[in-house]
Amino acid sequence: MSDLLQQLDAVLESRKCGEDTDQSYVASLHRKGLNKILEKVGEEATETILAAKDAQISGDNRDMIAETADLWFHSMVMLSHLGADSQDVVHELGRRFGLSGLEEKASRCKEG
Ligand SMILES: N=c1c2ncn([C@@H]3O[C@H](COP(=O)(O)OP(=O)(O)OP(=O)(O)O)[C@@H](O)[C@H]3O)c2ncn1[C@@H]1O[C@H](COP(=O)(O)O)[C@@H](O)[C@H]1O
Repeated sequence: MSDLLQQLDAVLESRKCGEDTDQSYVASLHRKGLNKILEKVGEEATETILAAKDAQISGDNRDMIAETADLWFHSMVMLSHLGADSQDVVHELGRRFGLSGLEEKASRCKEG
């Protein structure tokens, strides 16, 4: 899983320079800039929510999975555009692994 994300990170990074924007969707997003990328992230987040609500009713998860893939993909383009990548997110999830969300929230309150 992490291998696939790393391979995709490398492709997204390579699309930042020199790729033909007519041939590459990712190059066209990088070229259009952060606002366009964020617009797509927002759109895909909304579509994921709607698909999850539909899945709850129909019991069919396929659209929800496809929309979540779109959301992850566009989030990865956002990370790449700003010089981060999926491994930074995997690292952060690893740091949190095994730490209860409630414990983590409590430790934040103490720090603050
Ligand atoms: N995983 C993806 C991926 N997921 C979704 N998409 C594209 O995301 C686009 C936006 O989805 P939408 O549902 O919003 O479709 P749309 O209405 O046509 O989009 P807009 O015109 O509104 O921007 C579609 O064109 C999808 O094809 C992706 N495009 C590329 N990748 C990966 O990125 C790699 C590099 O892609 P290119 O840069 O295009 O070569 C590919 O090899 C894939 O591995």
